[in-house]
Amino acid sequence: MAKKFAIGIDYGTLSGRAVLVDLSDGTEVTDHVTPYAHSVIDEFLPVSNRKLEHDWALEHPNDYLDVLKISVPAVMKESGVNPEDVIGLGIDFTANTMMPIDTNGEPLCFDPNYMDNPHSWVKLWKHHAAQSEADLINEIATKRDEAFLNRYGGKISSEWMIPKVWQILNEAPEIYDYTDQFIEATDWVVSKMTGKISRNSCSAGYKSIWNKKDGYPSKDFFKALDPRLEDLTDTKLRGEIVPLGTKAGELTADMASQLGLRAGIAIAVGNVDAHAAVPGVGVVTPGKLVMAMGTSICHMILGTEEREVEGMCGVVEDGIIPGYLGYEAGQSAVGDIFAWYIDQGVPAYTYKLAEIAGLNIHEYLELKASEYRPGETGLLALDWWNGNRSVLVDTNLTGMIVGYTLLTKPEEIYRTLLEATAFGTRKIVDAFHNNGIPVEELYACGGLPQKNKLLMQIYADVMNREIKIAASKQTPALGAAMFGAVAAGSVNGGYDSIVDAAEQMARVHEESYKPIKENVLVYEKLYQEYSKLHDYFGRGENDVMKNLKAIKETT
Ligand SMILES: Nc1ncnc2c1ncn2[C@@H]1O[C@H](COP(=O)(O)OP(=O)(O)O)[C@@H](O)[C@H]1O
Ligand SMILES: O=C(CO)[C@@H](O)[C@@H](O)COP(=O)(O)O
Repeated sequence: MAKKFAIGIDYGTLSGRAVLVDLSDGTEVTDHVTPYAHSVIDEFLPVSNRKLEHDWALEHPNDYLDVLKISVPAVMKESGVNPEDVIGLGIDFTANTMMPIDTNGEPLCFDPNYMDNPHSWVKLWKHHAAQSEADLINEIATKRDEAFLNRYGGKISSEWMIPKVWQILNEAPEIYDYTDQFIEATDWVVSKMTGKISRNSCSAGYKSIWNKKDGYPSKDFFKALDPRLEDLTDTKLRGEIVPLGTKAGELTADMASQLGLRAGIAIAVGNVDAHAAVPGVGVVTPGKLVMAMGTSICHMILGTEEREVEGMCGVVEDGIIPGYLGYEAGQSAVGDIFAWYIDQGVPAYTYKLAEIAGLNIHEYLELKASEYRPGETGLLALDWWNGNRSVLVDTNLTGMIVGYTLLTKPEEIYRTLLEATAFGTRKIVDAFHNNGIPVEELYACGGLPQKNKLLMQIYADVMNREIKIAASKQTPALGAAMFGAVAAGSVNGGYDSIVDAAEQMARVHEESYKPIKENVLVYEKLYQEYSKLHDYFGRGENDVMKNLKAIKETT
């Protein structure tokens, strides 16, 4: 029998990547990246140049369709694989990345009547302008002693569906009224391929407060938030919620001709990027924490019992691998902090030196920063450039570096920022490990582990644990392809479960990062200092960050 293939598409913050995967062993035959033409829309609306307010982050739905129309034909062409042998397709997406759609399933921002209103656009995961709604949700849920709060580490994040929907209702009731459904971008793109809407349990569980046993929070709760929201889950969030690996439908003839694939192939229900990476790295059992490291970091681990862990993003039954409770925590900015520094903070002379050395600026700073021993910079930072997602769950916290002198060098600052993100991850690892979710092994995937060896060594030293690195450079896309193969099923040359698919298709590198004893000792001391600063600025003893933000917003 001819080899069979599946396509996985990973929708990141700035681009979408399609990967064509050989289902016999997980070989990534070809891949192709399509950058989003409109990137992240955080200053002006593309159609009208209307200025956006602080903390907004939008995207353009057409950019997602372009990924299908450009990257899928590209991987097919480059590989020379016969479309007859591609049996399934799965996608994963940033989340909660959501949009309002009309009765035809079209985003409201495509409608000339609404496109000038920022609320008609896709709200990206890092849209943080619904913080006041999130604060109220938390206050009301706490007062009512809502059981669901425990499953979300005690707090609902402003990055999620319900605060974003409520913000739309508060600020643009006409958009809310006209919206037929609010939908995750991952489910919308799948609906464009199959012609019908399927909501996936992973996004619903982690981002829309949905639970396999209890469903959504009660109507009473929504009424207590705002009487206009009472029927939200039966109306604008309506529809069956189906588990990962389910076949959402079949590729329509129209889309098949645009994508260069066979009509009728299985399309898996949507997934979240970080969660797809877990089987992609071969993790299908508890004890192994997977870090999807890129713009942000998502930390995922499986468990057999429901535990409450401070600040976790959520625990969802079957949310990652069927049969287990999937736990998620995260840091809202990691690569984004390094990007900020090289864009805004690195002096011209350092760029010149990098050019002379024939290195890009990250490579040059990594090389120079590697010359320092842990602690030698005398600097320490709090990694809150985009707020704190775990364990404090507070987007109003901001970044900080302490210890500057007149001798501080750019590479020292770079190293300090790498270290700060490692300390942020340590907080999360400790929170799981000390609350009944043992973290025995660490696995890393995403763009960063392949890009920065110093970063990975620092993480191994700070965590005092070995870190295994995914062999795939496109782990979420590989995981998405696995789910595509599961949607197709073994009768069509795919797999009957994600565990079977992961066993055959996932790999890690033989080399790993192991902690270096003398580094571990120094980092332990630095971590104690980090923890003091973390609690002082993050737990209410000194609210200077929030006060500065409040002053800024009123001036
Ligand atoms: N050599 C490097 N060292 C550290 N960070 C890097 C390096 N090169 C790029 N980055 C950061 O990696 C991030 C992109 O990560 P990637 O995994 O490719 O994308 P995404 O998170 O969107 O899926 C950017 O924030 C960028 O600043
Ligand atoms: O929040 C989640 C997943 O729960 C991510 O989609 C979000 O952090 C964005 O991830 P990336 O850093 O773009 O890979």
